[in-house]
Amino acid sequence: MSGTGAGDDTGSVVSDADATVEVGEPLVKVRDLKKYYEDDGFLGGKPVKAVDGVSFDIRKGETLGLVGESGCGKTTLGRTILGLESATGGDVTSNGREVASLSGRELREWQRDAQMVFQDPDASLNDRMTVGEIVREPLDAHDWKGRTERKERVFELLDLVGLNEEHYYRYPHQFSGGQRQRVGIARALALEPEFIVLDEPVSALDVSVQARVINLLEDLQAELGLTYLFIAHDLSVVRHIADRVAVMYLGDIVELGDTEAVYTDPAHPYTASLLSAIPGSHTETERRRITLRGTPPSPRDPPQGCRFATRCPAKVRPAEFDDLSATAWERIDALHTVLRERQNAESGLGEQLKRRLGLAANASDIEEVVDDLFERDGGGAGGGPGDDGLLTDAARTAVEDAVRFARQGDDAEATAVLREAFGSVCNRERPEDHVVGDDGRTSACVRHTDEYDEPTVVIDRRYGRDDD
Ligand SMILES: Nc1ncnc2c1ncn2[C@@H]1O[C@H](COP(=O)(O)OP(=O)(O)OP(=O)(O)O)[C@@H](O)[C@H]1O
Repeated sequence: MSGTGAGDDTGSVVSDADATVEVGEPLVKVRDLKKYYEDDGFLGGKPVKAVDGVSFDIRKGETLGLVGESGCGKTTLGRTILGLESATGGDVTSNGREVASLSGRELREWQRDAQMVFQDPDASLNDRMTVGEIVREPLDAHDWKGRTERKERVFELLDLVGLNEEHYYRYPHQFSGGQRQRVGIARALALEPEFIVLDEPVSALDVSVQARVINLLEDLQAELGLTYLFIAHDLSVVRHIADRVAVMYLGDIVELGDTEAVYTDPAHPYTASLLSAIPGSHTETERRRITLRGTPPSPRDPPQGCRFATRCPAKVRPAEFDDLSATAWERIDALHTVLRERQNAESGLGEQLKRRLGLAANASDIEEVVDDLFERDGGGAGGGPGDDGLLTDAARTAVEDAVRFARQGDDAEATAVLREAFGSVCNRERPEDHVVGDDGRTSACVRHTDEYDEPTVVIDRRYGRDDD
């Protein structure tokens, strides 16, 4: 989440590592956190901006859900918070400790206090070690007490997660998926952490087993006072387990608030579209399914301004095109999407290589697209896009310019022309977090300012509601 509204202070680091955080107070503070993966490949491309300036608090004792489409940066955010990835910018503090600058004893303390449970128990458990050794490993690594006490502790942990002493000498492959995940949880709990990042902890499990592991996680939280960051793409699971939910899109957190409030009345256009895809959700919000056009942009080249602007169903239109009909906007938007998708495809490795070798990029079916969108053949004289009166003169000129570049195979310039002509505040300014509702919920959309209609008003106008 960028900008304001995420918490009380911006976390100048004081040394109060021993201070006790009360339940409900921020346990982990994330401020303007960035993680870029540099491209050291031979093509020397731009870095992947996996996490690009997020700020939020994780409160002691809560489960904060983190949702968003595949590749939006959830895992990277979780790993960077734990210090498993080095941050490119910003900071993470907990109990006054700044994670990035920890070393020696403090680093070991943080690694003890903050743990991770992974999605795929098969990949995260070493099949050549017994379950006992796996669960004991963090105790060994931290030189925790003596040999006998460690074994006792492992028995205790196995019991805690619903396994038993006999399992100590077995190997992971002798267990079911759910049991293996219990082993992963026992291992994460070994050093009595207070904070755990659960990265898709149940998505590799059968549905019937998922519920049992979720119950176990909830019981452990109540018993041990744990704080969870729960990463998942399954929105129903998150609704069940999370107190608050953060919605992530292309390296940014766009909305964060109490789970029920977000699920029943999403404030951000991306949240509204994400939730509208849950089967049965429309009966609750009365909102019809919102189909987003195109695929998410590449995190190597995120859109300027609002990350979501290129797919947003509530994007602000520039005032000079107020007189364009909804149909005309839809068509221009569709053309823009087609050109962007072509451009994305061309920035793939194969196409980059082809271009470097002097081979033509794929300049395929733009004529057909223009015909379909602007009914050139069935339209007026002259055969230009929008000659049927759909577009105003200014709009038609811009579309024609873009199409000309596209014909020459220059989709980047074509999309730049459309962005220049039809772009708005959404394409220029990265939106701040706005507090929406009384529960401190934040949503990063320019439409929450007085100047514009609220996103949901625009979406309902465009898509209708079930009671319409
Ligand atoms: N080690 C890495 N090197 C380069 N790029 C990476 C690396 N790890 C992740 N990425 C890229 O960073 C972006 C975010 O990835 P991440 O795995 O954090 O997303 P995610 O939301 O957790 O996705 P999923 O739900 O599929 O696990 C993706 O574009 C991914 O390809």
